[in-house]
Amino acid sequence: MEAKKIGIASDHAGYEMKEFLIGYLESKGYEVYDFGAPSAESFDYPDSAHPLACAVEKGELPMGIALCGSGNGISMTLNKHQGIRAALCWTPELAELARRHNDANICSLPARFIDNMQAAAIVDAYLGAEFEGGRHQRRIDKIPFRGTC
Ligand SMILES: O=C(CO)[C@H](O)[C@H](O)[C@H](O)COP(=O)(O)O
Repeated sequence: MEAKKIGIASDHAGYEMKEFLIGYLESKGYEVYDFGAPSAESFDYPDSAHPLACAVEKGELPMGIALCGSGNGISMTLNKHQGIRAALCWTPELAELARRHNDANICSLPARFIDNMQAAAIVDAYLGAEFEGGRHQRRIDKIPFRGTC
């Protein structure tokens, strides 16, 4: 069976957790594409977030995991891409809802506020859930802003 693909990106604050999650995901049979950071040295989250977002937008990867200290900076960057729905998740329940209701194609984690075991549980919940469609699809279709303010 072909390996399931997933992308992962972080800044320096998320680097150690990213490395842990790469091993965790590989142990579960995922082929993991690492967009950086390359080390725990200071690294700006847009430099890994944009390449991950482009890979997901282009359909090269079905989904991704993103980490920075709070999860906010990398989420903001990812969500500048029209095809990205990045959800900041700090509990498994939020991660499950991000898939079921928001069809989130990237799960963002606040690396300085959770530990590795929590991160693994959040990722498991995210990957294990399915989008429900229906009324949620209608709302997602309205997210891109096409009007004038
Ligand atoms: O962008 C962020 C805030 O939304 C991230 O938490 C960063 O990881 C954080 O700002 C990095 O801070 P540092 O003082 O440069 O380590």
